[in-house]
Amino acid sequence: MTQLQLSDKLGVSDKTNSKGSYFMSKINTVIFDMDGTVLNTLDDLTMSVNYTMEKFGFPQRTLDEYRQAFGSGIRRAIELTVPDGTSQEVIDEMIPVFKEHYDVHCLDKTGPYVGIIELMRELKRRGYKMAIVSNKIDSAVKELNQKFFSEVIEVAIGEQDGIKRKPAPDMVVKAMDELGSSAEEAVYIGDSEVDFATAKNSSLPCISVLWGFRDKAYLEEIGANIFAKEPSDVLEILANWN
Ligand SMILES: O=C(O)COP(=O)(O)O
Repeated sequence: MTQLQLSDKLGVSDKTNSKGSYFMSKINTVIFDMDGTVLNTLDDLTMSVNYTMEKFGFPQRTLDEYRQAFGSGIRRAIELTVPDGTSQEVIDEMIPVFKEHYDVHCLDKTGPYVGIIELMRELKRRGYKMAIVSNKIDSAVKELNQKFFSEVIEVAIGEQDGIKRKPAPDMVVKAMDELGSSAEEAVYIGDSEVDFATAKNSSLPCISVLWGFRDKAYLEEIGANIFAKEPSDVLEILANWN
């Protein structure tokens, strides 16, 4: 779909409805989560964790089981996946095995969700600054950003030593610093409870997407209340606020 068709479909060009009282100033910055929000990474993650499980003699899991396990980074996903009683030492050994496999295979089946690139291009055209903040390994985040979003995303930050991962606000704060934005000007977009908590901890409103790794009933249970059913809904939500 072209940018023009996208704008037409949404009828967004002249939307100037007032935003809710929560928002004190114009939103000009969008911080995206990566897995389950801009990229469907589930097949490649499943393959690499299953490879690691097999190497350590543990049972493999299904894609749906991994869907629930991801959100807090690879260590947590492995902790949730290994048999009860597996020691932290064994998990320490599993992480580099996963990383080595995932580094080679993170692009096998991974790609942007339908409509994401169009959304980002339209946001850029409208002057929004954008970043990706993810709990996945920083090297993979940078590689995937470079591959899919380099024309539109200025800042991409993943899990790395010396900075607390989500739901701590630290990576979001770092991204906003790099973009030159303040919390009052930014919105966070993610698919999980970790993202919702991250937005809250960073004092940002959260748009929860419904195409990712969690379902709506669950997101409602944890308190999410602004939903995008498809990427183009984000434009409509932002237009209403601004
Ligand atoms: O790797 C994970 O567990 C989650 O990554 P995300 O923060 O991009 O959703």
